[in-house]
Amino acid sequence: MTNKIPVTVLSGYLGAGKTTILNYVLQNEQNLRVAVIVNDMSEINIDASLVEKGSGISRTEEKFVELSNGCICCTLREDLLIEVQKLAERGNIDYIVIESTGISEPIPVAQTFSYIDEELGIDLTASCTLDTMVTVVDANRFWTDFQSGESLLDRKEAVGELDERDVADLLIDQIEFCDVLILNKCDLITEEQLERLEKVLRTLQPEAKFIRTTYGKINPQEILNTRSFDFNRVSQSAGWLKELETGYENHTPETEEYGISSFTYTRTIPFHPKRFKEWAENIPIEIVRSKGFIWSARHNDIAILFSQAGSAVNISPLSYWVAALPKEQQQQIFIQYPEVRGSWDPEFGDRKTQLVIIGIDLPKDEITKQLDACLLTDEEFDKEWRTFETPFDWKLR
Ligand SMILES: Nc1nc2c(ncn2[C@@H]2O[C@H](COP(=O)(O)OP(=O)(O)OP(=O)(O)O)[C@@H](O)[C@H]2O)c(=O)[nH]1
Repeated sequence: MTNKIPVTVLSGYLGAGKTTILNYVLQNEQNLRVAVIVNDMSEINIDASLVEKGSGISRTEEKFVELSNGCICCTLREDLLIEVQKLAERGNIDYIVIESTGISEPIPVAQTFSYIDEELGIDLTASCTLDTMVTVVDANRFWTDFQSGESLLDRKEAVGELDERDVADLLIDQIEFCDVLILNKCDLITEEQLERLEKVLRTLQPEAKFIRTTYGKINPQEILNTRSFDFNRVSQSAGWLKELETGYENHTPETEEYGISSFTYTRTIPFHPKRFKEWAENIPIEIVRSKGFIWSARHNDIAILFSQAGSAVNISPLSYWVAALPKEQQQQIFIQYPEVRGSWDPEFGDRKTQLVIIGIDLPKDEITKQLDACLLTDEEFDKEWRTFETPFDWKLR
């Protein structure tokens, strides 16, 4: 069996310190021949002399594709595939490091290494293995960026007019999908601020290894050849998902001294969509992150995904409730996922709201009361739900 080339991907918002870290790693890694791919729209500022002889720097252009469901997904798939393939064929390298642009989401990059691309006929899984997904967080700017309420377009950092992503969403995507999280620029905040930030990030990302750095000074072994990446595990590593799966007993008590906490709001009565949307538009400031599935009376067949990071809120249809599917399909799902049957309601099946709420000094009772006020009243419950006004502009087929 040929040895596969391990690949490290560096993600992190613009200016977080990715290039600084990369330069430091290249300077201090004596024994590996490292090739670097810079997926950057700005000028290369990697010190080329640091890249080992016999390897090199490749450069890819950011690509955006509009997916058929209308959402925009940042992908560098094609260019990246070709560049990595070229490096792999050339041989003579021990390691590949990819520096993503500050506005790219890590999942499409990781997927590049997990699938065979039929169209281009490239199979990176044969020559490379994704070794470590690193996310770099700017310890000094995190709260400013996260709470800015700005989109990439507002900051003129978007790839095009159709790129509607919020800065907070991007930060949360990067934090929730990594196996090493580097908190850089630790020199710019106090130890107490740092500890508090670390605890919040730990709640958002309970599994990754956390490393503090100043000017990217890191032991290269922490991010090269760690063999830590596993697509399924990292996809499941987000704090909200852990909370949803394992509930309250999973909580780390040490976070409570900083007032950081989380809880799951579960109800088997649907929301009135208009009242829920109003709540979402005025989300309590103590909530840092919330995500989960919503049951809306007006959209009774569809599980709705709710995802909030800072002031960025996204509410979108996800899939049919199992209860809305034909009986035959339901039976197949019960066989494949017996747990679905476990919490099956005789009348409403799997329909329910499950929302994980993570925050600082959360007024849990007050938030619960506010959400309960969005549920259908007894009188509304007896009405025709389809006649309720919908506040959402997405179209359902
Ligand atoms: N004070 C301080 N400044 C830092 C630190 N690390 C990096 N910087 C500075 O922060 C700025 C941005 O660093 P880069 O390494 O270019 O950040 P980047 O993530 O590669 O940026 P993009 O390529 O734009 O996404 C530079 O001026 C660095 O010198 C740090 O730990 N402390």
